[in-house]
Amino acid sequence: MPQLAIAKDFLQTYAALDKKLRKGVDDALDKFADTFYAGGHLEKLESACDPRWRTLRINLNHRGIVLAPENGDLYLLVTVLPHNEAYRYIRNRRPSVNQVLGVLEFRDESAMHAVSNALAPTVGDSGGALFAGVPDKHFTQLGIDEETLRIARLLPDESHLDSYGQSLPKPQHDALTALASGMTPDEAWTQISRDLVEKVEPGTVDPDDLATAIRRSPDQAVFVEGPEELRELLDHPFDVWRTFLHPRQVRIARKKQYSGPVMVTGGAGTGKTVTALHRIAHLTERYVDTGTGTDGDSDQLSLPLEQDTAPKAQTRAPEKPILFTTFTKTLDAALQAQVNLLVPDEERRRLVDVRNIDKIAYQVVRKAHGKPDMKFANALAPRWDAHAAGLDVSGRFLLEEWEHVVLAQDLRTEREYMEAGRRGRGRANRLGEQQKRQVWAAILAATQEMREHNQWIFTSLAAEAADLLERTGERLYRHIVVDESQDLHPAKWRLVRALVDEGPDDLFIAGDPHQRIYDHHVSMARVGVNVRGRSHRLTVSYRSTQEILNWAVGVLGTAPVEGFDGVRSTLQDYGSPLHGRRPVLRGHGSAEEELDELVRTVEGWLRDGVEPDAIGIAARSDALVRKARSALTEAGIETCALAENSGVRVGTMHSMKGLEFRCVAVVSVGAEHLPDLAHVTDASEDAVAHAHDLQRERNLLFVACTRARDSLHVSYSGEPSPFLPRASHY
Ligand SMILES: Nc1ncnc2c1ncn2[C@@H]1O[C@H](COP(=O)(O)OP(=O)(O)OP(=O)(O)O)[C@@H](O)[C@H]1O
Repeated sequence: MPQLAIAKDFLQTYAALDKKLRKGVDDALDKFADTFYAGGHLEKLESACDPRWRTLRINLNHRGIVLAPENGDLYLLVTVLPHNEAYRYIRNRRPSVNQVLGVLEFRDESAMHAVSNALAPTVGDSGGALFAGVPDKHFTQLGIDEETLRIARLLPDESHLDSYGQSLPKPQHDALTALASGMTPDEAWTQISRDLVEKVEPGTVDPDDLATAIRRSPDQAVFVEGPEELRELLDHPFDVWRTFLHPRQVRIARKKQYSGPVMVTGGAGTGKTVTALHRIAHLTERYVDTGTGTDGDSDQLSLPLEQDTAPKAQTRAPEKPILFTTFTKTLDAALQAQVNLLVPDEERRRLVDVRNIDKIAYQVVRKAHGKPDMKFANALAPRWDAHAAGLDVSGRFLLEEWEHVVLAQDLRTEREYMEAGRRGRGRANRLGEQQKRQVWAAILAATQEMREHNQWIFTSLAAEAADLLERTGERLYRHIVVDESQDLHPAKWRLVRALVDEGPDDLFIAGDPHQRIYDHHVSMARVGVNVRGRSHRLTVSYRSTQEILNWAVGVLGTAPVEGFDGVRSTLQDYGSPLHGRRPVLRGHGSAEEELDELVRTVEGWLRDGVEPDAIGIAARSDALVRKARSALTEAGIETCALAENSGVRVGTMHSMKGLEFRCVAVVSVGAEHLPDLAHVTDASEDAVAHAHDLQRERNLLFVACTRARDSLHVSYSGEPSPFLPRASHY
């Protein structure tokens, strides 16, 4: 029975077509679907360089390109092109199966021919020097075929190899790049084979078996179950992440079972959230009745926190739901929307509960103690001042000591408190023994008072919820997937741990220490989460261009970054296949001039057709956000908060976390505002805390800048922030 597959390029070219043309493609595909098994409506051309190429007539001017092996067992929709380009494409482009990796590859034969012709005359001078002395067998071992080898032998240097990247089959170009960088053949093999979704036995690759090659190339082409699934994909052509994953993402997300918690790290935009979403989809598949009968275990799924809305699943449902959680409530809606897109099947979707961790804590505590009275630190400080009276510290100091030492380390006794470490707690490190005892007593008294009034901050709420669950042994979820984990306070980690039984597939955690914007360094071991042997790192950014990444990584500085569990985290290999304009950095004489420039920049983006809600503006503080917003509003540009989409979206750098925009302007990045010294411990008080705080401010700027897909504009007035590279003034 023939199979239908779709190439990533097809979906991307389809997304770029205008509405009328898309409709033409839809009609042509419908007709094709009617005669799918007979391969009707496809045209075979003599001029094609491979006998398997076919074209599909869309209209007078456009053709779909289809790969259809002679035995009729597969149709791969490759791309859509204007008539002439389509014919040029199939005249020059040859599909093949990489002989050692077994993955799908395409080569541009005419471009390769041109490269050979251009290089051949230079051989004999310095030509051919790049791989001089490398025996042919090393190339063969790495899947480099004769045609590519002929070119490799002509290459004078690495820059020539780089510039021919588009012409050579990609897996072979990767292998040559690895060899050219000085790797031994074994090292190069480790590099190019590390992402294979399927291990290939040497000598077993069938060069004609495109179907198997597609299975091994999930980032390039995937099978669709039939016309309905194809329709589903075409309805969301911009969401390529739903279908095409990097092989490493596939391996992580679709692994049958993990024996315990698993951690996925990676720089901004490397697809951690996408991988987490696919893990969720994968987990739900386990419990769905595929129509072949259930195993009789059809407990109804009930969300334990909202009994009244318990959905009625007709599946082999887990006895408890799957939780997808983060620390920010603003992300709930976006994550739920992504789950809805990825898991269109309602029965499977009902197994998933998207809920931020504070909300869960609230519901657990409410069940035990009645409606919690939530307080922010600002509101509590005056009451805590009373407890600090006579202690030579402020109420705010006590509150911070409570949150960042007592709750963070789960300290229960005076003795534990006296012995606790206080890294980064500045002044607290210098408290004398007697003073510490007094501080402990004051914290106890203040927290006792808060308990009596059922008053909580979100951190103490999480700690209480974790305690309650530990005490009863009740576990509310079957599996938990955590995103943006780098900013979870240890008390919230303890809550996560207490929500699910330890065991296979209990926790799937995604995070990036380079985006840590709150001061929560967590010892995973102390919160009972052991990911040893189960951590993975993603390195390909699918969001920002390489130009934006290069710039943004620069603002992080050079200080080593502490990863989870104190292990140093690195951005090695972090990069993007996307290229575009370099970020713009502008300095101005005054804040007014800067805002005028912001207005002009945003007007330019809008004129270029960028949707208003695909533009994000960020600043360090609420006050600066208000200024930027009113400048835009005065200029007649509709604006809204980051969580909305009724105009250009404006917010603080903190709230940019997890979001994504086509164009981003980060404003007021002057020395006056960044670092925000109100949030930086004085170096004379605690040098370590000072360095941490500065790094956190750098991370904030990094987070804001890496929200940009295509364009990034950074500006300041007066002196530039010390985190910025040198600016071009005007
Ligand atoms: N395999 C893929 N193919 C194409 N696009 C992808 C792929 N994986 C992720 N993306 C896209 O890349 C962008 C970033 O993905 P995602 O939000 O998952 O990254 P992240 O690592 O969680 O980022 P951050 O840490 O900055 O929040 C999104 O637009 C997503 O749709």
